[in-house]
Amino acid sequence: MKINLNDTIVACSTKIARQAISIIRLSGEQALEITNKIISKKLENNNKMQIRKIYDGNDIIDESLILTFVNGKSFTGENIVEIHCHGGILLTKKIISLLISYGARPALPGEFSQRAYLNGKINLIQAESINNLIDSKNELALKISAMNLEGKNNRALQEMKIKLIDIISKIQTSIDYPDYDDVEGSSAEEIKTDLQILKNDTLKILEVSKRFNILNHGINTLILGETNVGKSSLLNSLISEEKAIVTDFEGTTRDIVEGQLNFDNFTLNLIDTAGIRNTNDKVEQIGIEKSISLIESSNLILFVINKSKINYELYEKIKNKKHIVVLNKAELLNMNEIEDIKGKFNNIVAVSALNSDIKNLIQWIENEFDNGDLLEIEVPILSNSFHIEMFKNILKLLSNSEENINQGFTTDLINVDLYEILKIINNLLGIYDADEEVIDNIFRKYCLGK
Ligand SMILES: Nc1nc2c(c(=O)[nH]1)N(C=O)[C@@H](CNc1ccc(C(=O)N[C@@H](CCC(=O)O)C(=O)O)cc1)CN2
Ligand SMILES: Nc1nc2c(ncn2[C@@H]2O[C@H](COP(=O)(O)OP(=O)(O)OP(=O)(O)O)[C@@H](O)[C@H]2O)c(=O)[nH]1
Ligand SMILES: [Mg+2]
Repeated sequence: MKINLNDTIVACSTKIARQAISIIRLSGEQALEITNKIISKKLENNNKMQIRKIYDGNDIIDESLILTFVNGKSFTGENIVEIHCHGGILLTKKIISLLISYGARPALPGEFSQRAYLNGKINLIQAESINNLIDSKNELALKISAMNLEGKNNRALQEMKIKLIDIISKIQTSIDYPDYDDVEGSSAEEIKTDLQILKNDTLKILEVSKRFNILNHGINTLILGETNVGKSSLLNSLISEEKAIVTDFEGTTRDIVEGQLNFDNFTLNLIDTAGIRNTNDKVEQIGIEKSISLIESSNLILFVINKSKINYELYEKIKNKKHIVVLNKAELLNMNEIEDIKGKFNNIVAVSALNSDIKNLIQWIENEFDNGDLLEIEVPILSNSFHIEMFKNILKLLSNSEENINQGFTTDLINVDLYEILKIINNLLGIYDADEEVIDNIFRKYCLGK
């Protein structure tokens, strides 16, 4: 659907709920004029907070603080009016309806951010980091999103762009002045070296972005093992909550049970599953198949065993995925027994879910997913799958250029690909208009009022 960006839009930026204050936000040319219809004393044309009574016809319905942003000095770059009214479902809805009746249009989700992007106030990566800031589940995701919002990625992208333009212009000069055959750095070998640097940057961007996205969305952690080894007890112990049913019957858990555990630098999305055994129970069998099918999509597997329950056949299915073997019920074993079992696996910790003695496991997980280095990394970290696709495309174009040089093609052909890369980077920086429909899709998944 084509949206009209000349409309003045309105939405509630806070929840519409019983609460102390609601913030209703208008953005667009007519923001002040429309608001003036529901107050008696006109708003002054400045960037200050003003107090006004709100009217529905002749009836006063509230006294609100109204914040105005004029002359393009606002989040969206348009006139913005924020009405900070008393919270309350009916009152908030009533004020919004009045504003709509005077010509405002209900905003689409993310439309405020979309306008900020289209008016050059933020780039696509910053827009995305606003969304991430709101969705952050752990401290590290919050910090990285804030860094991106502040423009760290912008600088890194600008640097990449400078490197790229440098190569393009060297090639261009050697094309424009063919007799001048020693334009510095324009030999095929030198161009290849320069492209290699860009390729390494791109590979690094894709690698750290993948890591960031896992920590941002949560590490899908499958708790897998035979029946009765204590998988559900382990889930409960990890999330400090009696979420999954625990009994001493084999086959207690049938469907999956999920829990979430936030560390400072990452989040675990824990999935407790049906224990693996041969069974004639139809429901349990479906649960077991589900457990097995989840192996593929998990980022980490906690493979739970007991002294008498070590399923090597099942271990074969997971040993090439990131995993840790968790020897549970360790409080029942002596040192020698524990060491004996530990000798059978590379990655193994001994715990007692029953006694909530799981510190070995927690420590292993913390070491494995530290991620703190992401804060120091200089390259952009991308969180949007569309942006990641754009960079995969850059990688393809770079490899293509490299291949063309190897094949001995002339450098003007290579410049075609390099211009394509420049276009992609400019798009991310918000310099060229990206495809409108794509932009619409990006912003529609934001919160309403954002
Ligand atoms: N009440 C309220 N709180 C909010 C927002 C908002 O819109 N309203 N924000 C929004 O989501 C965030 C703050 N972001 C903002 C970004 C830029 C401008 C702004 O007015 N920029 C102008 C002036 C800059 C200046 O004077 O330094 C500009 O860029 O021209 C305002 C808010 C978070 N908190
Ligand atoms: N001694 C001891 N018993 C434990 C420990 N962890 C769990 N148990 C007991 O083992 C039994 C099975 O625990 P669950 O957590 O239900 O095991 P499960 O692997 O989820 O079993 P299924 O859902 O049937 O596959 C229960 O009686 C638990 O109290 C432990 O660390 N030590
Ligand atoms: Mg269970």
